[in-house]
Amino acid sequence: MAQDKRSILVTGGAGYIGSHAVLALKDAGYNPVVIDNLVTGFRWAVPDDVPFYEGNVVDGALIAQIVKHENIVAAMHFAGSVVVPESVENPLKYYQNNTANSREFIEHLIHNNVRHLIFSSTAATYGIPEQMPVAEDCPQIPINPYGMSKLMTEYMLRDISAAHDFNFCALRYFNVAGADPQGRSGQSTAGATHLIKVAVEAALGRRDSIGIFGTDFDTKDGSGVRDYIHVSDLAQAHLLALQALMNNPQNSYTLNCGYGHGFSVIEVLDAVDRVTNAKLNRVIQGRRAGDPDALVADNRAIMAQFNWTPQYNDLDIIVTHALQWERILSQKNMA
Ligand SMILES: NC(=O)c1ccc[n+]([C@@H]2O[C@H](COP(=O)([O-])OP(=O)(O)OC[C@H]3O[C@@H](n4cnc5c(N)ncnc54)[C@H](O)[C@@H]3O)[C@@H](O)[C@H]2O)c1
Ligand SMILES: O=c1ccn([C@@H]2O[C@H](COP(=O)(O)OP(=O)(O)O[C@H]3O[C@H](CO)[C@@H](O)[C@H](O)[C@H]3O)[C@@H](O)[C@H]2O)c(=O)[nH]1
Repeated sequence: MAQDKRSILVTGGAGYIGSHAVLALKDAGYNPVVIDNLVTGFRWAVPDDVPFYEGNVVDGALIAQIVKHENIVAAMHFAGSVVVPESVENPLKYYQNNTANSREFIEHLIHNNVRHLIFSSTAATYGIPEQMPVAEDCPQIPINPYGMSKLMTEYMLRDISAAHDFNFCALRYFNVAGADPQGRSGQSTAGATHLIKVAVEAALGRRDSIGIFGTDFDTKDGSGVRDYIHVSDLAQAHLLALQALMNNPQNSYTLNCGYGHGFSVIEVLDAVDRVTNAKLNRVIQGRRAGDPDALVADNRAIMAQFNWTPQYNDLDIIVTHALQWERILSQKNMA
């Protein structure tokens, strides 16, 4: 299987999701190669035997050197800026890093004859969907610059693939959570705002309490509902996308990545209590600006097209792995 030995460039491979993609690629016999400027990533998140290049995806000379030296045939583009409220305060940063820098990176790929790209898009491109679960052809009306910066890159990819010998898969992630089951990586960003990450920090006593941002949503218990997807299942979806792109060079894909069912904030906190056999200190707070009531993926397309079969579709498992990583991380931080 010569194909399994091909070298794949992973931008943002020192970050949360990218580092799990690197592990999945390695486990499947590919040769991942990482470029990351370490703005939010960690050098230690990349295994020692994976080639690592510190730099920005816009650096054309560096990309050319990597593609040639490492024999790159495809890329996974995780590098980006990811904090929604920050995108509202500083939209220029998001249109620069997620849109303009992606354009430059894609141009470097085209110039260096790299013909396949998997792009990290987001459910935030839908805004506040009228229909739930939300399917890929639902209107995309982002309500923040983060979502818009990603949607613009989806549009660019569509046009570029029509004009060049190049295909892409845009994966629209829903709420990514959990950590590598073997404890090799996890979410490590300090001051993270993601619910499950914050909740396990609180469970381990690193925060005094956990806020519930609103109990008056139009949901089963009034708290916000999201579709939480285990990061390792998401990494597997990237492997399937890679195979599809290489096997079908005429096809491009845009697919939701979620399990197709949602949990409320209260249900998530109940799961943390169950797993830790303790009680979180919950504080009911007001709504966070721009939070939709519910966001749940219609995932039939990825199931049908890639035969994606998630292994960790269980909230308690996601929480267990997040908690396991949080313990490992505190040892790393103390070392
Ligand atoms: N975490 C989520 O729930 C979620 C949901 C939807 C989409 N996404 C997307 O997935 C991707 C990965 O997100 P994450 O949660 O792993 O974030 P992260 O911050 O952990 O990872 C991003 C990585 O990219 C690197 N980076 C950023 N800009 C760069 C640049 N210009 N050149 C080189 N490296 C650069 C950072 O140092 C970091 O290692 C992002 O594009 C994000 O928008 C994440
Ligand atoms: O301390 C907290 C943190 C979050 N929430 C709530 O928990 C839910 C999930 O919030 P969060 O984990 O911050 O994720 P989202 O705001 O849903 O956004 C995530 O999921 C989107 C896709 O669905 C991605 O586009 C974003 O990048 C990613 O941050 C929401 O109802 C929040 O209001 C709380 O109640 N308390």
